[in-house]
Amino acid sequence: MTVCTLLEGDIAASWTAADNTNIVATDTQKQTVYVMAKLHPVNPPELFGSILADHFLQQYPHISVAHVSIVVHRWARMSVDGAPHPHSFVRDSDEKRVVEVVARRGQGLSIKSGIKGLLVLKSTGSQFWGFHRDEYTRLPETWDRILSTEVEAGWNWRAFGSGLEEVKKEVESFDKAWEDARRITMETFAKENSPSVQNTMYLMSEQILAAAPRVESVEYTLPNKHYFEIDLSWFKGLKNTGEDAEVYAPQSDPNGLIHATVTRQ
Ligand SMILES: O=c1[nH]c(=O)c2nn[nH]c2[nH]1
Repeated sequence: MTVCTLLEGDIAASWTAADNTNIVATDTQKQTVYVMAKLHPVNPPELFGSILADHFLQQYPHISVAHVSIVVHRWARMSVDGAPHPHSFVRDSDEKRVVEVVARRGQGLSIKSGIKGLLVLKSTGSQFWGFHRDEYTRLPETWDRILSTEVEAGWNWRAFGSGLEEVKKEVESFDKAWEDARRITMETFAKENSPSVQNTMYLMSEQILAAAPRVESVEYTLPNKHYFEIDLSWFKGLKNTGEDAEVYAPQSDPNGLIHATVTRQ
């Protein structure tokens, strides 16, 4: 896990008057994370983030807001000789599980969960036609294209106004929501003959809201990672465009970027 803690409170004088009296040193915050990781569960990350954020308000009366963000890195258990290895793991993807917790004194906790870096691609089952055309439009319509994106998804939980105890009561929901969101994202991406990135991300969001009653809104940010066919007709008339296209060039940039926030009615 990569943990980031940021504190707000009666500490402006350290900036404006070089008075360090109220600074909770970054090293103190770092040591706190180590101690709390030893004393408390670190999973689900929503719980660990809430324990940390709540601690900073309990420990320091002059701190009014604590921000804790957590990135969980993947370690998949290795399979060796056809069996799960007891103590060996592999980083099988750059995909991350992410959590942002904010504790505000007297207002409880807010939690946002999410996924980042889930890189997916489909070789067909994606279309884009019927969009607005004018003198600036060059993009041809397509009924069959490669679709690839690096998924950034987030879901916002209804506020935990009573604080840490309320989070603890909901603890079973966090892993389930992450598993559901990840499954829904990949299944919808794969199964839908997508008419657009926009519609596909909306269908994903609707299903996540249905699967997690305490989630109030879902956000997706999806870059359209383009793969362009390569005209090879210069080489002895070799056909590699349209329905003959097989060799494609991935485009680093620029790429389309599409964002949506879907909120429960
Ligand atoms: O799915 C898509 N949505 C868009 O808005 C877009 N713009 N260019 N290609 C696109 N594909």
